[in-house]
Amino acid sequence: MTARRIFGIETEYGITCAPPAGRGAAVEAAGADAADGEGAPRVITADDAARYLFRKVVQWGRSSNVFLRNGARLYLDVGSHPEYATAECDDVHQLVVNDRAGESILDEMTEDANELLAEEGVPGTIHLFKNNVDSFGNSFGCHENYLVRRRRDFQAMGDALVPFFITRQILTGAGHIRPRAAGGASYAFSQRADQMWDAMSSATTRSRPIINTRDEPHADADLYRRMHVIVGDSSVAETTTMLKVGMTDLLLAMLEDGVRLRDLAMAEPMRAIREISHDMTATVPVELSSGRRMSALQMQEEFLTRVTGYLDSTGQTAELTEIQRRVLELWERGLRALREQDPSLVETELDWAIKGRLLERYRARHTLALDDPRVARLSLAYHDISARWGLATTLAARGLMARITTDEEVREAIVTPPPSTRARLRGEFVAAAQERRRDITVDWVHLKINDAAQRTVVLKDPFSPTDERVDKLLAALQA
Ligand SMILES: Nc1ncnc2c1ncn2[C@@H]1O[C@H](COP(=O)(O)OP(=O)(O)OP(=O)(O)O)[C@@H](O)[C@H]1O
Ligand SMILES: [Mg+2]
Repeated sequence: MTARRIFGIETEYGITCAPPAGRGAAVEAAGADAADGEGAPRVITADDAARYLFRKVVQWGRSSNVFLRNGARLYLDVGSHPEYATAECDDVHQLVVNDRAGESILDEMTEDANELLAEEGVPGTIHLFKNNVDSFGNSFGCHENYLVRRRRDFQAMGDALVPFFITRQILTGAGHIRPRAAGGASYAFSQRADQMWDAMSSATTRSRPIINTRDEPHADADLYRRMHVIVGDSSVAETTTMLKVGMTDLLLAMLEDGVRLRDLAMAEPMRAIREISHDMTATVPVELSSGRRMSALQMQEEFLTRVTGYLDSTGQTAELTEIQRRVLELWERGLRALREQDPSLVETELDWAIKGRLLERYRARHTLALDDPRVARLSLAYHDISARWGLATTLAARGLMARITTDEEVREAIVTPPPSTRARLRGEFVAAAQERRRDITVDWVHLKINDAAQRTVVLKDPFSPTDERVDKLLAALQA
């Protein structure tokens, strides 16, 4: 096993209210082509839909920014994209389970909101999408958080990560139907690539960097930093999330050990990220700072070789966890699928391939162009989180989308925090406060009782699931 690490995933969801049945799901978000015709009933705006979605949350939490008893944060930011940030996990499998628990929570909220709409006679159905771009061209994100040990050369570590993140999309991209300027459309690896503008920056929205360098570790700042990665596509398939986080974790282990990858720096990163997304062969070379030219495929092969070489030479290979082995195996196989131009090697595991196959079959059956609105709707349905309308449940049931979690694990994670991290303390505190109807304030590091005494505990160690001070706080809450 490599050194223990804290992980968290934040997902912003797309939201829309589709007109009543018969007009196809989620037409608004599917694009102008499919938008309302004359005489169609008016549907509520995304802002209003988000308010319906959060009505119950605001009732019990008195805010649209709350922490849940499973340790996660649920909130509505500006721009009306509901966001779910998983609790701190210390294992990739656990993280995938917690990410899925977030989807289930939001799906249940959507069902409740749709009941409210029906009760109030508002026509339409709210849909939530785990994707990264809506029909108006707005982009929203899926951020990955990795705890790293603080080193003086954080910047150098970031520099080494940039070419990795720029090329990682050939494995972990969600697949994207991209309109072409000359008309028609082509299939690209990533939804997010066209929206990124900076390699590194401390602002997330204005300049949209690959890595956010704002120094906010949510932990002891003398020891740690939080690597806040903005660049990734939201993942639908559990195996894609697993690979996305797992490969990054292994590379970080190597970088934290002082290994550098200066020779792989790119001459023009922001140009490369787009070119690589648009090249489904993954073989078109991009220019490196050294003057050398390498394709995304070659670069990812190089990253994989260096990571496995590092694990071997430090004696860590034999100690890898089962999930880490799966990550390395899928990383290798994903690259082989590209090298041999044979997506069937990963067609149940990597989003771009699962979705690509789905769209191809549908187009062949109905003789449709890639830019046909019906294809856009199917593509969108891939990202619909609804167990009822979304395609993921059906695809998984038919063996067309792999899973690594069980329904039981996910159900458990809706109400229970990860047991091995700080999240456990937060979860217990929130649960106790809810049961006793006590007023508290919580964030990633603070637990506070809002009474005359204003007792507060600061949790600077995200690895620690136990704390005597919290035991006392819980006792005070229950007194
Ligand atoms: N010390 C830590 N190291 C790594 N990840 C952490 C740490 N503490 C918390 N996290 C994770 O980081 C994520 C923080 O989510 P949050 O949405 O609050 O992000 P933020 O970047 O602080 O704020 P915002 O989204 O409002 O800009 C969560 O998924 C959480 O589990
Ligand atoms: Mg966030």
